[in-house]
Amino acid sequence: MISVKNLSFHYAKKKELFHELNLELGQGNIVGLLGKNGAGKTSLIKILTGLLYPKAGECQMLGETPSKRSPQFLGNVYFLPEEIEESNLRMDKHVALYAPFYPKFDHEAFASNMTSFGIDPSENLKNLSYGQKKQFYISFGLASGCSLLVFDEPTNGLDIPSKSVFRKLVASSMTDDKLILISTHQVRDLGNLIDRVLVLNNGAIIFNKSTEDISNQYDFVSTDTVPDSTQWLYHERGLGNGKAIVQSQGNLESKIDLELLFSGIVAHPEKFKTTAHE
Ligand SMILES: Nc1ncnc2c1ncn2[C@@H]1O[C@H](COP(=O)(O)OP(=O)(O)OP(=O)(O)O)[C@@H](O)[C@H]1O
Repeated sequence: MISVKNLSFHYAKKKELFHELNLELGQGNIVGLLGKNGAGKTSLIKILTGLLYPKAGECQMLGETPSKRSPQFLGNVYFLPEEIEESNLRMDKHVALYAPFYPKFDHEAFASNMTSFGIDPSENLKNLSYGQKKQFYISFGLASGCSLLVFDEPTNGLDIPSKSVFRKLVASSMTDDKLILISTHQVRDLGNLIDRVLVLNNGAIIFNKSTEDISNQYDFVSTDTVPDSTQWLYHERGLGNGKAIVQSQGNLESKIDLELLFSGIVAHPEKFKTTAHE
């Protein structure tokens, strides 16, 4: 579904942001894209959705070149940016105007998503809070029927119950022919939702693993459970016991701690290297 080969990119008069970046992602996945501030997550998303052009390399999405922005490609890709444009339309009018660009738009799903968030489509977008606007655009995107959904920091501005609604709606709208890519710093909001973790760092994808492989390969433990520090791939001190990531021996059941994993990968990329077959 996404195939990026040797992608290089820089903004005008700026140093290179991506250098020969490679990325392959298949359909049927909900992927978390993680990276430090300024790592280039938004820029990468914009390249994938055809809003920025690569300087070198190849980028194919859904078998098309995003930068050509063909109507077929645009009707099959939904991008929710972190910063939402101002609009002076009622939400139902917005849907009447923009849904026709998405041939597989599902009006029933849209109405149901809006009900789940508890927002009334007859309201004008300009009268909504930032979080409510997000709820509307998430409802729209999940109903768009697009094969590729890209959400940049979707849970920013959502309250705690709405984050839970977001997770439920994403999980229930997922089908085998879709790819949902979520870029975020709010890794706790992704708990149990994503099935693949990508980490972008220093111009490259340094980690690309399914959550199944992560669970099989690593255990997330309290440092008193595994006190031998030579076994720790990464650890953080806490108020009481610290937390550590260790190579899985297959005898512990542990829940993935995404925050700890991300910190470990960025601190010691060599210890968490993704092998070619993953
Ligand atoms: N329009 C632009 N012109 C020039 N430089 C830009 C532009 N947009 C982003 N950059 C630079 O590119 C780099 C990557 O920015 P980007 O927004 O893609 O990162 P990010 O990972 O999404 O960051 P954050 O997590 O803070 O949102 C930053 O150094 C930023 O200053």
